Amino acid sequence: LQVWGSPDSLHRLPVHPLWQSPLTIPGGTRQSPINIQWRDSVYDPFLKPLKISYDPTTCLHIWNNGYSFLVEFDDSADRSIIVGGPLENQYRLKQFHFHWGAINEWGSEHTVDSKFYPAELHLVHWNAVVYPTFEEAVMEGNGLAVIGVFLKVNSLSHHEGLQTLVDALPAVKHKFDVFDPSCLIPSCPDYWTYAGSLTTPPLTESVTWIIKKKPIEVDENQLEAFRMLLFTSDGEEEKRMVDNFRPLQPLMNRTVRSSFQ
Ligand SMILES: NS(=O)(=O)c1ccc(S(=O)(=O)NCc2cccs2)s1
Ligand SMILES: [Zn+2]
Repeated sequence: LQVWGSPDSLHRLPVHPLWQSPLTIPGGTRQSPINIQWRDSVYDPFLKPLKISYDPTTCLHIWNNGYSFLVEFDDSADRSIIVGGPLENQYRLKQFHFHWGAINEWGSEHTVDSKFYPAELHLVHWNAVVYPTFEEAVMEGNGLAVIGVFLKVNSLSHHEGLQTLVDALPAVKHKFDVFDPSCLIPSCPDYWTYAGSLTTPPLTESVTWIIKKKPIEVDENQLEAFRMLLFTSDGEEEKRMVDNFRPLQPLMNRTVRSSFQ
């Protein structure tokens, strides 16, 4: 396992129970997450800007699924979609969720030049143009598109949009009225993109990853609220929901492209 961080935090990265079993896809050639080596990424001038149009009223509810908390959207029509970027079709927003660490030294799934961020947001979309259901899209190479956004802690920057989610966490089984997740995506258009996989079971190699170069900034209390969630259900011995990120996977025969020079 990588050892990273300032000398006083030379802990070994936790291997979370979720990942202790050899959770690799036999013969997997495009697994996620990966380390993005900035200088090895290749600028592709043909990459288009990513166009994001979300309808906040498609927001359904927030819930704890045992490895993260996720906010689900009504994906029965093309109301919250992304198009452009590296994508051939438009993709429908299905849900978003986060991965985070027990401390700010780690928590993201992807790393940039071997640097972890304290957390990473994933907005999961599926190709409803080509596939009839999300479950079928999950099994196909061009079935999913996930936007990854890094979270950085800056005690002076309280993130208004994130606070709406944080306020709902204590209840977690929480009905939302409206929430527009584009408020969680940095306005800077720059991104990296590569062909990868889901980072939790079924780990299918069906994801076009779009990783935003700029992180969003949140404050410590907001991240602490994530760490108050539990992996365990009522009545079980409490296990804090932290370190729910998959170990880095080999790049193998892949190139990471950048939309910026
Ligand atoms: N961390 S990540 O963004 O790579 C994701 C992991 C799992 C995701 S899912 O929403 O597609 N659920 C998986 C499935 C549900 C039903 C059939 S497969 S997204
Ligand atoms: Zn994820």
